[in-house]
Amino acid sequence: MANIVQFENVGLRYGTGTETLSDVSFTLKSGSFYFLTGPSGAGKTSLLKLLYLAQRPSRGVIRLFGEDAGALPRQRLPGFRRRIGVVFQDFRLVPHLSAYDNIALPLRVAGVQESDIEAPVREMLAWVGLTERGRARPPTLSGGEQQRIAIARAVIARPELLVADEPTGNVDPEMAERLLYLFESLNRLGTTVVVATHDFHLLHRIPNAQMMRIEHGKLSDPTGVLRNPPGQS
Ligand SMILES: Nc1ncnc2c1ncn2[C@@H]1O[C@H](COP(=O)(O)OP(=O)(O)OP(=O)(O)O)[C@@H](O)[C@H]1O
Repeated sequence: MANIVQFENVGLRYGTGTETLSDVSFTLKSGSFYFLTGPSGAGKTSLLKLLYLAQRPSRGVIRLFGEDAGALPRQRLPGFRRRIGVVFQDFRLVPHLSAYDNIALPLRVAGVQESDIEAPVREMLAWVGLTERGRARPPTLSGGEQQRIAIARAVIARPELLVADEPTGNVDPEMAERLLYLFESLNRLGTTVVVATHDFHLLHRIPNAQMMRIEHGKLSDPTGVLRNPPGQS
């Protein structure tokens, strides 16, 4: 399997403080499923931000889709970002657009014809159990509903890499399982998935998932060797 992501001795420092991430080295294989765990404040969101190119590292090299992300010309960044689906911890839905239009956004940005948009958006609404809420605007939806719309938006364009930050934090256990199943289905179609979660229950739900654990800004295994979650062979 090809490497889709490679971190080499990556460090991240916000401002002039101490490093939030230090000496982070690992490789993610294309088509695999990864969980990122670790205590609150360990640096999970920061690591994901580096992955989806919202943040540049202070040192080290990040290779994405086989290219040095730090050497990418600015004009190639939007095209690169379109290959990555992101579920943000705070959803980041567009408040004045309906749930339907939020989900349709990545297809419209990619230039998909309007006639080819309705069916996949309806399918995604059904997947996340919100068929009846397509016309609602985000501020009128519950936190869990907004999270499900955010997930539908992140996966609708079948990204090569899906990055999700605590994607089940606001939903009940039954919906968490359903959303995880959605990620798993996408992974079976070839998308590489990285899910940051505190929910140890979820770690056992994906056969062959691998786990990265981060503590105090460093990977627990600094060699970058990733392991299956406890309980999996
Ligand atoms: N933009 C920023 N500027 C300065 N410090 C930051 C910034 N973002 C995060 N930090 C700090 O970096 C550290 C790691 O934060 P991060 O959000 O990556 O942790 P996390 O593991 O995702 O935590 P949680 O599980 O609570 O979301 C924290 O000490 C945080 O205060």
